[in-house]
Amino acid sequence: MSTLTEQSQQMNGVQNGTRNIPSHQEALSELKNPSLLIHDAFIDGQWSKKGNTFDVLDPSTSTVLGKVANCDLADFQRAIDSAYTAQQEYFAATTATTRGSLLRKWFDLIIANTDDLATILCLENGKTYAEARGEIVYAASFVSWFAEEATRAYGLTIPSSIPHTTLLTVKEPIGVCGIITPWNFPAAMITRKIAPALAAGCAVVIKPPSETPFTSLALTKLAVEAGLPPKTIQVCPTKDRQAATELATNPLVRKISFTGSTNVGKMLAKLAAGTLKKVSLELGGNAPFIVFDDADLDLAVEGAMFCKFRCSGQTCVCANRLMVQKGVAKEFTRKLVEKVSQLKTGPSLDPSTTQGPLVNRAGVEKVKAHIEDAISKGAKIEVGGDAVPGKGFLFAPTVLSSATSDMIVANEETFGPLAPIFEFDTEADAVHLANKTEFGLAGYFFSRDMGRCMRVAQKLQVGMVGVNTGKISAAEAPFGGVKESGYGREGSSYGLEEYQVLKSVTFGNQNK
Ligand SMILES: NC(=O)c1ccc[n+]([C@@H]2O[C@H](COP(=O)([O-])OP(=O)(O)OC[C@H]3O[C@@H](n4cnc5c(N)ncnc54)[C@H](O)[C@@H]3O)[C@@H](O)[C@H]2O)c1
Ligand SMILES: O=CCCC(=O)O
Repeated sequence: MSTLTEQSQQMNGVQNGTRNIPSHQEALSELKNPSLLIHDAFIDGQWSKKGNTFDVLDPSTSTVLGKVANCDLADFQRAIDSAYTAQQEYFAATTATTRGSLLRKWFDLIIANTDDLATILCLENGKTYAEARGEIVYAASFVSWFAEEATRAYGLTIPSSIPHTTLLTVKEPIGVCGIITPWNFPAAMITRKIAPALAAGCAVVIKPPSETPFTSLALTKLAVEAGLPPKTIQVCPTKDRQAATELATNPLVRKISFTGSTNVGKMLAKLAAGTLKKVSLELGGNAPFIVFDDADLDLAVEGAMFCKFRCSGQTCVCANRLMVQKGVAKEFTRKLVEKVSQLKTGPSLDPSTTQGPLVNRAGVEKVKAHIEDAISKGAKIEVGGDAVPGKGFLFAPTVLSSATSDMIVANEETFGPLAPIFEFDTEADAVHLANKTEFGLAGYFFSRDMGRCMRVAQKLQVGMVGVNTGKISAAEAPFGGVKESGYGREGSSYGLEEYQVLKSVTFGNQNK
């Protein structure tokens, strides 16, 4: 596996320092398909300008990247009403095969526009251009996956106990789906939700993250170009969170799919309970990353580098607590520090950057607060430790040793480039510590002992486990958590069911 630095350089096709870094204005003026940069909402099949707009920042410079429509309650209501009618027409007019082939065309357009989509994504999110390209391909993989799954929504025939009847089941679209997504994966979190929804025959109303609305608008334009009925995808960017909660309360919306913080997820679930909507929640994590003394330490370091520092540490499956068995703690720390020292923070468009900025000032302040708290309780900075001076929201990749369970880093997800190392004695201690959190999204561990691998994989209270790998995300892998990390599964063969209802049909036998 190549390092983050190598990946960044390979994807950009340049070496450190041999290319001028374009400003965001220059990068946007060089889009091959400038029509992908859209500032309007998409409601009732029309691009809708709004007098009221809000600013989207470029996190590399903290300057305004562009303005986007700021939708209000009436916009959400109009979008939901329009989607309600469109969904019924869409499902009536299409077979699963047709929906699959529309999604396949959308996939082709996303891939054909990878460069432009990656530019827009990296400018609004701050991840490097190489990572942004990787995300576009990852996002597209959900579209091709669900293009296939559309045709596999099998029902059952069930031997009926009622004389002279035949019983069968069919899977039907649930209806209008409210989609609320976060800024850390501006493309993949949209496609992981709306590709299965559209495959099932649903219509969607999307509230994209206010930090990164442009990628979702560009993806929507391509979906419509692919032939998906325009009114089945409505996009309402907004800063007005109250207006967005309409998605959780309006009776015409039958499903809410949310990815983001646990507090907002809980609030939306409570609101959705008012009309008993089906809900999927993919919430915060506090992932343990355990290195046992029999682990391949180089492999463990490689895994930690990927799963801690991807998107500058802003992923929900990010290793939050690096737990290392005492006998190998020094060696693991040394090897990790060596790799982390090679990372380079900088603007997202600089080809030599491996760590782009955090999404906003609040993200920087959160990492700072976690470090200050840890230091005050006895942790030691091995590398990094502070924000990088300048206008962008940059933070130096940081490793802390001597972390303990009374520190904030043990209990809250940092969502930034901070790797705190906790030491433990025994396997039982590691499992106990790993599970000592209300969260349960992902967990990772490294060991060469097969028996231990089976035991620990079973004992970790999480929805997803990486054994001797830091890479667990793929379209075919069920994605989701347990405990307060939420419920529901995205991607995989289970992801489609989240957008379907099972109907049973009992036929009386007329020849009796
Ligand atoms: N699970 C994840 O992938 C994920 C993603 C982003 C953030 N987070 C966690 O959440 C923390 C805060 O980040 P954040 O503020 O962007 O997350 P958030 O939960 O506030 O935002 C996620 C999405 O929900 C929307 N939202 C927020 N309040 C809403 C409301 N009342 N009604 C309707 N929509 C609403 C946001 O605009 C965004 O689109 C992060 O530090 C991180 O710990 C997790
Ligand atoms: O951060 C949330 C999603 C991350 C992923 O899909 O790997």
